[in-house]
Amino acid sequence: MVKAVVLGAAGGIGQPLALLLKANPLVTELGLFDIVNTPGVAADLSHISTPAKVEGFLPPDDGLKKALAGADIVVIPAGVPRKPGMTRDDLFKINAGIVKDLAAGIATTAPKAFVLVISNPVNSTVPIVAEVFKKFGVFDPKRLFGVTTLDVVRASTFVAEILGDLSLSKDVVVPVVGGHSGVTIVPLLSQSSHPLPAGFAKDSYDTLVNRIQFGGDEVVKAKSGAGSATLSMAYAGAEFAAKIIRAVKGEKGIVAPSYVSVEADAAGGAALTKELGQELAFFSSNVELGTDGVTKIIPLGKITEAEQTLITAALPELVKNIETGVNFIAAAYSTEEPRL
Ligand SMILES: NC(=O)c1ccc[n+]([C@@H]2O[C@H](COP(=O)([O-])OP(=O)(O)OC[C@H]3O[C@@H](n4cnc5c(N)ncnc54)[C@H](O)[C@@H]3O)[C@@H](O)[C@H]2O)c1
Ligand SMILES: O=C(O)C[C@H](O)C(=O)O
Repeated sequence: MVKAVVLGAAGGIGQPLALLLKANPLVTELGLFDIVNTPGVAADLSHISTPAKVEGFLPPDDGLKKALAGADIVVIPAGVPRKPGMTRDDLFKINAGIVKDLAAGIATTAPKAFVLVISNPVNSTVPIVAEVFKKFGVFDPKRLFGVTTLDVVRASTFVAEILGDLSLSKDVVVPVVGGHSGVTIVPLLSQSSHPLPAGFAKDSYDTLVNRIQFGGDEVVKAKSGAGSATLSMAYAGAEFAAKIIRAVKGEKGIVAPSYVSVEADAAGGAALTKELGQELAFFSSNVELGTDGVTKIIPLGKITEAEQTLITAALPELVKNIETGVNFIAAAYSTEEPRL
């Protein structure tokens, strides 16, 4: 039995993500929470002939608690998306508070659930969830994940395009490490399962890296004010959630990049810190998944000089983003008691 819950389930990501989770035969219960429209979304999905029992909840009458009761996996795409000209950090003002309150709900109702954070800026919202969980005394670093899968999905697609065969994209695996915004997104193309063509020019490499780092902007621009990536994100979120569920069910050897606490695996985290040459509380790296969440943080391994340059550029930005999230919770709880 697996209960999955989507917080922000009526949104641009939430609805297709809920659809894909409903289509996953391993999900037996699906809880949908949003501040609007979840009864309709739930009624609609509930007619689909797959095992999951679907229920929609709104804030009145303890809706958040009811949605979260018994949750095994909670995915959070709640919050505002970008408009052209905005950075992900511009979303912090609104989304930090939303994520803080939802995290308090999870901490008090489903503290053992695996939590997958999609709401931007991920580099800061994941530390927010961690800090809230610490305040409630329930933080388990093995169970908290920033979803960076869309960067991995994009890298696979763009490399397959360059190789001239999109049918390869489902097999192309490119580790994307660091974080989830601009320069903090670092594709390790030298470790791609499908190498770039021999003699791939330096300027073409730079263009590819830039497209992976700023793929989100491409969609924001094309949607011209109507939001950011939703369908590709729902696909990526469902893929990552499916990996967690398979690992929880006992499948061995599942590896995926995710933005996790370096405390999730002391030895792997220490090895990663040594490679980075700097202490960072969170970093996206390949992680191995097991029944209790992260079993191993897999260090970067051999990278090229160009990739090292990208990592060096990412670090100061990551430090700042993590601090922003941590400081937000310290300030919030200096004037209020942690409570749901
Ligand atoms: N991690 C990633 O790779 C990635 C990719 C795409 C988008 N995002 C982020 O995901 C978030 C959602 O994007 P979207 O396009 O779905 O936005 P959206 O506006 O379409 O949907 C957001 C939903 O959240 C709901 N919501 C707002 N406050 C809430 C609360 N307190 N509790 C529950 N639900 C609440 C809204 O009612 C809405 O239905 C944005 O922050 C966006 O930047 C992340
Ligand atoms: O770009 C955005 O704001 C949304 C998301 O983070 C993305 O990468 O598409």
